[in-house]
Amino acid sequence: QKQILPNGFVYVKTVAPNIDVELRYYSTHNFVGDTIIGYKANTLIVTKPTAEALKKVQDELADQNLCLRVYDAYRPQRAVNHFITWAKDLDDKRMKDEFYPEVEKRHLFRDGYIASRSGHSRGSTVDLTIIDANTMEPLDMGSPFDFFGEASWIAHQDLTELQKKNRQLLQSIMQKHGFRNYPKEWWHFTLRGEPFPNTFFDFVVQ
Ligand SMILES: C[C@@H](N)C(=O)N[C@H](C)C(=O)O
Ligand SMILES: [Zn+2]
Repeated sequence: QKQILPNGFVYVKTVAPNIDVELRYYSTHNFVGDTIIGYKANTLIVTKPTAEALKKVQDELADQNLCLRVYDAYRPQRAVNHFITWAKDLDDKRMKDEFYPEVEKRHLFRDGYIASRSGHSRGSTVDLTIIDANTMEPLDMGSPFDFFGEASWIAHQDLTELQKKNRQLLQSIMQKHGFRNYPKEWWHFTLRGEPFPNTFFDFVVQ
């Protein structure tokens, strides 16, 4: 059941229907290992200018037979609260090997890999990568989405030439269309001049 969104928010499907959506926090394939509270559908919601900027990125990638895959966008505060509760249970390390093998669980917030007040809740931040439009396989970025560690830092140098080229493509096309990156996560971008810079929303994703 779709809801009426707060003013200024849109379903990305209505603006850029070809963007591939794989909301990891709606699935169990994420660093918690469970569906996250507040995600009730694989539905992408962002602010209107963010959707319009994403459409421009998508259109430019489509010309190269490439496509955006979005892993997370608007994130309700209750989902962030779920992350905070999960982080307090230091015995639950189910997903450590895949998502944070080199970082202590108790340091994930301190080290900036997860935020207790996240830009995602303001509706203009996205986690995404580029996929091949034919095979639907993600380009090799040198580390997977939500791999918390130095291999995901933008400045990380221990990468193949192809991985560097793929990261550069993602960084440059996102910057070109108005997004700024986050130095510790190659997949995380926030729209410059976002419309709700001080509001952390809490409606569910459905
Ligand atoms: C958890 C990860 N996908 C992410 O978005 N991290 C940043 C720091 C955030 O939580 O805002
Ligand atoms: Zn993010």
